[in-house]
Amino acid sequence: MRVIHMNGCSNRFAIFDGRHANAPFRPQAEQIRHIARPRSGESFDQIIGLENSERGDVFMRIWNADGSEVKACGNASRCVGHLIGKELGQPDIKIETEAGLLQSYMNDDGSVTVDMGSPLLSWESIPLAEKMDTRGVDVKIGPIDAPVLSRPACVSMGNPHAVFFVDDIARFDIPSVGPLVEWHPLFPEGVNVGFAQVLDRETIRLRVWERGAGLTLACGTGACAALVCAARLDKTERKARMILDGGELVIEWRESDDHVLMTGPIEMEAEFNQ
Ligand SMILES: N[C@@H](CCC[C@H](N)C(=O)O)C(=O)O
Repeated sequence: MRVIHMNGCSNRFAIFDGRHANAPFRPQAEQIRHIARPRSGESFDQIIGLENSERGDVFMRIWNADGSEVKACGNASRCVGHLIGKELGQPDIKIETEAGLLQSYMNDDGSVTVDMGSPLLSWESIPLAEKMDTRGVDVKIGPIDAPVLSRPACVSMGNPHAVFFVDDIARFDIPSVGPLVEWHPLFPEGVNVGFAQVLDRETIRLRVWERGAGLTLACGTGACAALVCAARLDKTERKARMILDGGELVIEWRESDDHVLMTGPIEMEAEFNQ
């Protein structure tokens, strides 16, 4: 099987192209953990399996480094958009995922844009364990009378996100705080946890503790989630530059059709047969 190592904004993926294999690529959770976080050597944030698709140009299956299968991964969608676009010799392709059909475009400057569709804003669709206003939910971290973090905004981009808006992102030890929110009882399916500092109405500094993968250098759906939450709370415009540890993404929540567009760099690292 062809295996491709790629990154989107330094979010790292091992992509297993199972489209021509005799049997589909359906590894056990244990195998995924072994590939993603080997005892020695390079590690990956997600493992991606490519399959043939009836509805799109390719079907993309996604596993987190901990072995859990999930429905959406923004940066991997941009990597797959580049890979299949190059293969088919056309800039725009359709990628089928468990969360729906995504359109991707290769831009002239080498960046890739993916249309992530409409964000889901209701408490049931995230999902939350109980009815709540998703612009600020009842989660507090720290001493009960003086929480250090509270009231994250929530959205689903095909996967669940909670975003804390903070004044100074450098103050937070994300590997200590992230896991407390990731499996908070309010999130029955767990949650990706964003820490966003609004620098101005068109720029956000963002770090994301990813469900099932931990602190990554960039999270594409996390960037979409932070922009949607910021715009909903009127902290930013509907288009902003997101500064992540691994690079920058531009996110636009288009007014005309409610779709969220994500644009940023991708990189081919290695390719081999296994
Ligand atoms: N790296 C991703 C998100 C991957 C899935 C996420 N950890 C989840 O569990 O939902 C991205 O670029 O969006």
